[in-house]
Amino acid sequence: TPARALTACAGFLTRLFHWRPSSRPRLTAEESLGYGERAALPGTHPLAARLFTLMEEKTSNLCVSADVSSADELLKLADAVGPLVCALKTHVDVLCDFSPAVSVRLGELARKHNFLIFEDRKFADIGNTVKHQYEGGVYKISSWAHIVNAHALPGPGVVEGLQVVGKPLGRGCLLIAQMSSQGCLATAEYTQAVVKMAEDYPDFVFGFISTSKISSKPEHVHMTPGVQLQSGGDGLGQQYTSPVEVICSKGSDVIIVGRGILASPDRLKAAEEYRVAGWEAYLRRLSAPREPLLPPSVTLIQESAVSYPGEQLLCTNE
Ligand SMILES: O=C(O)c1cc(=O)[nH]c(=O)n1[C@@H]1O[C@H](COP(=O)(O)O)[C@@H](O)[C@H]1O
Repeated sequence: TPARALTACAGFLTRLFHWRPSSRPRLTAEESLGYGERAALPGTHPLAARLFTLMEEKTSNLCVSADVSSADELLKLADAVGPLVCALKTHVDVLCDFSPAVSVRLGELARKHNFLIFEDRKFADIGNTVKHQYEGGVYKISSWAHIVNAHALPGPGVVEGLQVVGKPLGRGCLLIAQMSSQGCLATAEYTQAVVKMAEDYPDFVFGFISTSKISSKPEHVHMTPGVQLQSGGDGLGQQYTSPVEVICSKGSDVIIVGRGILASPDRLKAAEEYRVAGWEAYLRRLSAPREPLLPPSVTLIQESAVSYPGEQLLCTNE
């Protein structure tokens, strides 16, 4: 009746008048998906699906950055922190005694403890050169590293060169879209161009190295370095952010922690602290309220098939 319509209208106007944006961050439908749900999306790269799945199984979004200089130390660290991490990141060219046996043993430990190996090679050359750097040389990175990263600066050729080698092996690549270091030259425009490049190569690029969530696709993995429980830096440009900030506020998926763990007198205890901090931050993010962020909106619904003109009711979504 006109009276009911008027009442509904008045109620709507009152709610609209009192509506204020919530101070709590709200999640979009995509953002409220858990790692396990994102693993199951049809567009998720198989390696990203494997990563999301093992993160859920191990309740860990921690990647330890194993920046050590001897093979023995690397392997001992991998065996110790392996059960706590979703990925172990290496800088293989920092090892003073690399041999092919080291990569074989690292692969065994990755299978034993169910983590992925991420070689932080930061490829940044023309396609033909990165192809050889990835497959050949002393390190033969493509034979043992599940994940590598690359700068997008050279243009799509860098991905195409790496993809020739990595795709048939089921490997995946993260594009470096933002860096944690002070004065990083990546502008917002550059970062968006990197996201576009990732979208153009979904069979090989499955995510980003970034300081925040930059892609709206839940299929993409965001991994963030420069993480410590204490804020600050290292005097050489590194800038640290806390796990809560990275996972909750910035919306990233994986925390990459090096010296926060390596410099601790008890590395295992420190790794467990970071695993718990990262996972609790993730659970906290998931418990954030969902959209709508918009003020109460008006939808017209027909109450009955045969209606009085003007009997459509005003409904609100809050
Ligand atoms: O690609 C990376 O992993 C990376 C990108 C970046 O922007 N900043 C950054 O620190 N890293 C790497 O992440 C690790 C950080 O180490 P800590 O500063 O000791 O935690 C190092 O291995 C860096 O090479």
